[in-house]
Amino acid sequence: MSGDGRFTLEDLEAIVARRGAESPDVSYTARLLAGGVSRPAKKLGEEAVEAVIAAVEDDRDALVSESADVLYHLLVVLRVRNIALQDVLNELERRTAQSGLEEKASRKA
Ligand SMILES: N=c1c2ncn([C@@H]3O[C@H](COP(=O)(O)OP(=O)(O)OP(=O)(O)O)[C@@H](O)[C@H]3O)c2ncn1[C@@H]1O[C@H](COP(=O)(O)O)[C@@H](O)[C@H]1O
Repeated sequence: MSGDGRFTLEDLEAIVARRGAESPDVSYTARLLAGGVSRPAKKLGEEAVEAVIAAVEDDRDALVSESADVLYHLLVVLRVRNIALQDVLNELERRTAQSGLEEKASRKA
């Protein structure tokens, strides 16, 4: 938990690491991690599509639920590829130095 008691993505990252070390018989996370990147990556794609559909259909409950699925499966994929959530946050922080439109323009140059 964060200092103010709220559940964070860092908490979920720690759960994924902990449960991933369990037997695939008792943990969905361990089952996902056991087979390499293909299965969790496929699930991530499926959940992302379901989130997109929920957004387009303006289904709030579904969008909250599918977003949770996306974030969980993304953390599993990052775990398989040995990438810490902090690495992603560092990249997001680096991007705060310029606007998205500026970055887009710099890529075209
Ligand atoms: N946040 C999640 C989480 N979100 C989604 N899921 C699972 O992701 C799957 C979503 O896939 P679908 O909706 O397509 O359901 P499905 O058809 O059963 O999935 P598949 O059989 O195709 O994989 C479901 O089985 C969900 O239970 C999650 N499984 C685990 N967690 C977290 O991980 C913790 C540890 O879980 P275990 O590893 O199972 O102990 C849990 O306490 C949670 O905190």
